[in-house]
Amino acid sequence: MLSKLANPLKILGRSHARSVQTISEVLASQVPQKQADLLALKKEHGSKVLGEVTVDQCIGGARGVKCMLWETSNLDAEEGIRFRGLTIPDCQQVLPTFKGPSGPENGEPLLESLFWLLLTSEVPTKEQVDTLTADLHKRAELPGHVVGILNSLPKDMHPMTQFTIGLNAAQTGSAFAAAYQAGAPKSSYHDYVLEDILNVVAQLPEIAATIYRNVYFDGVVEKDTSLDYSGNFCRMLGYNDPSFDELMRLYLCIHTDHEGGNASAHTTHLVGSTLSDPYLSYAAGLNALAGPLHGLANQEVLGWIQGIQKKMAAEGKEINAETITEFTWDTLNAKKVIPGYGHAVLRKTDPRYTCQREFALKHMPDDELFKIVNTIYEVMPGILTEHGKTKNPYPNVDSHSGVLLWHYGFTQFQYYTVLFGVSRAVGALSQLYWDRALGLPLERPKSVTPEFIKNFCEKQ
Ligand SMILES: CC(=O)SCCNC(=O)CCNC(=O)[C@H](O)C(C)(C)COP(=O)(O)OP(=O)(O)OC[C@H]1O[C@@H](n2cnc3c(N)ncnc32)[C@H](O)[C@@H]1OP(=O)(O)O
Ligand SMILES: O=C([O-])CC(=O)C(=O)O
Repeated sequence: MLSKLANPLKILGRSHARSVQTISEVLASQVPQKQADLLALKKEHGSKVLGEVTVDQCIGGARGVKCMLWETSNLDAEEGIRFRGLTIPDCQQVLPTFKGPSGPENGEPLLESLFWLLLTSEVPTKEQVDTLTADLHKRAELPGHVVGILNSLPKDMHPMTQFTIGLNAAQTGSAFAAAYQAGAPKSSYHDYVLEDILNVVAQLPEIAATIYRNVYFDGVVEKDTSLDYSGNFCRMLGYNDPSFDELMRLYLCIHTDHEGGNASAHTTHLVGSTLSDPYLSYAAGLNALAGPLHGLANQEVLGWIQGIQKKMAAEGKEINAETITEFTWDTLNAKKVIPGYGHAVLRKTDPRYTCQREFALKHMPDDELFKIVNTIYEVMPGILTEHGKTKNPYPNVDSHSGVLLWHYGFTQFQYYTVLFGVSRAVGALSQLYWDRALGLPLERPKSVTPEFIKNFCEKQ
């Protein structure tokens, strides 16, 4: 079914003279039913209670408080993430993979196939994924002023700061912001938002690659649009190795979404609820991702491992279980966190850690840094348990990602969170589409003062 637009303000979508349905067409056909389903859910269960909020939860960062609708993924404390009901191994089994001459037999899923799944809740065919790849390539061109701004930034500005500046600058192209100003009705918002979401996802690799090439190399970004999104991104970064392309496919897929409560997704959702457009909403999400307790932890992990290497080299010691234990206690006694360990929800090893470990076992079993990461994994849960503070002594995604990149010569670890940011757009913005399609309101929870809590509790 073709997208029926209530509003002639702008031409949306692209016309396709072929039988394969595009993502815009699939979504347009899903919206009426989903709107009806949500209305029915509210009508039938709107006044039921989902849980209570304790004072500890109110003061303690709202852990476990169920107060946000998020449909693209769900996180179980023991099992980890499911994308539209599919675990990471499920996705590796059913989602289309790269099929070019350099593609391996059992490759990693294409980022575009996960994007399709997250947006539509359907497993796409390879033909459908190909339409999305081609569409994203067509939308990827950056406005000239964005490149100019990126080129003018100081090389020592953190890559994440440059990334949010680049995305904010690209906001001049927002179809939603323009349509809103021109008086578009609420019933059409999601059509413009989808246009922006596809453009943002398409443009992020070029913003990211321009930063990488500017800061560490010659500023030249070369493309290969005969490849998929991830493969082309690798070429833009300056890497030309089919094995690295596979890593990037895996990396970009597993970092996309982690239900709604994580800081980057939640921020995108919150800012989007004010009807800020997808560029501004996701730029805000990127600022949240740039924090060391969230996405920046992958940079911190590499820094921490280098700290071990430096110390042991200076003391003439080997890096082994004993010296890692010693270094860990030094960190903990200095009242610092061990980056890459612990989680606000997970209580087991993150399956995103596990699949990266499997990738390493397959592609780089003898890598020195991988061996160190493995030894850390052997000793850390015991140490953190003995330390007695963290509720989850196991590794999260950030504990492993940098080591894989390093193996391929991608050693500029201050940049790693930018890669995470390219990926997280796909999850956070897929949900943003449904936020607007379902007409979700401004998010505005109630805050309370300490006096209120005291008086309220004393009266109980
Ligand atoms: C993509 C991602 O965002 S994944 C997470 C990436 N972040 C990191 O890896 C940073 C290290 N980890 C942490 O700081 C935490 O585990 C977080 C931020 C991820 C989760 O925080 P919380 O939900 O508050 O964890 P938790 O309830 O277990 O914290 C209890 C205590 O243990 C401490 N703790 C938690 N994890 C660790 C850790 N890795 N090392 C040392 N102490 C820790 C907390 O700082 C807290 O101490 P406090 O009582 O003095 O404030
Ligand atoms: O879920 C969280 O709070 C943090 C996380 O792992 C992510 O956002 O990927």
